[in-house]
Amino acid sequence: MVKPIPVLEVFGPTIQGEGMVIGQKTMFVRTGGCDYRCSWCDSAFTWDGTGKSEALQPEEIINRLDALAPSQYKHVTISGGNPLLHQGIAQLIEQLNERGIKTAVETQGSLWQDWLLAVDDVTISPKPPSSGMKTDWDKLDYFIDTLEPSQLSLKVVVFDEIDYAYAKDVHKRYPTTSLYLQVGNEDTTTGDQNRLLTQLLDRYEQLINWTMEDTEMNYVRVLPQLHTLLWGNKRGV
Ligand SMILES: C[S@@+](CC[C@H](N)C(=O)[O-])C[C@H]1O[C@@H](n2cnc3c(N)ncnc32)[C@H](O)[C@@H]1O
Ligand SMILES: Nc1nc2[nH]cc(C(=O)O)c2c(=O)[nH]1
Ligand code: SF4
Ligand SMILES: [Mg+2]
Repeated sequence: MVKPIPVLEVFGPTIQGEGMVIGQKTMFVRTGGCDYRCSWCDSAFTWDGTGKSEALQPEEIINRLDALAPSQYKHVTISGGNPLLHQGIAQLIEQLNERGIKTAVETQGSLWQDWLLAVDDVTISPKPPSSGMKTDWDKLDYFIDTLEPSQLSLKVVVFDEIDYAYAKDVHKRYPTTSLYLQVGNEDTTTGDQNRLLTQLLDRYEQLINWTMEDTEMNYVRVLPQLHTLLWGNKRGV
């Protein structure tokens, strides 16, 4: 028995809607708790007390994945909250690896655990000024120095020009690490999918325009949250 992992949701199969493996067919495990409090967090239910977590062993999580998608998955994404709060994820990664299932983790790069070394796709998403959070650059340096370049990418969510300037600082500091710019979703509660879609596509075009004109951003990728374009603010997709 390992220290149980607080789990908010297990869902899929769906497509990875963001970043380095966008479009990948994957399952999601969303853990509870976060050491950050981003003003615009689209998953605040993982840390603001509105979502109830279940304390699960790695085997129980795998049983849930198998029940949801028997023989239908080869890739599992662990997100949160910040999954790096939980030591027990080491065994979950190990057991998935033993079954030949690839793994991905989404984190902000504020807390380290050695189990990250065994994860195939690590997305580190340092937080821009609009989030209200402060980046610990020394911690981030450690992530970039310790992980293999092939298993790692940076993803910066951009809401405004100040965030864009922050993304440029990130690129200057880590010029050889893959960088993804991601459109920020300003309305994480609306059910008006058409209005949200129009707003997000406008923002996407704006972010593309800023990047295309910029001589210091010549090796970056600009992406929307594909799942939000498709399904709006719906949970579990
Ligand atoms: C909910 S977070 C969980 C993982 C980890 N705590 C992190 O922030 O990287 C997953 C991803 O969603 C992004 N995200 C959260 N709220 C968002 C929003 N309103 N618009 C766009 N991306 C958002 C985060 O920046 C992160 O890249
Ligand atoms: N389809 C889909 N792709 C995602 N990529 C990152 C997500 C997350 O919330 O971490 C997410 C999510 O919740 N759904
Ligand atoms: S770090 Fe991630 S989960 Fe935590 S508050 Fe920020 S966006 Fe939400
Ligand atoms: Mg999300």
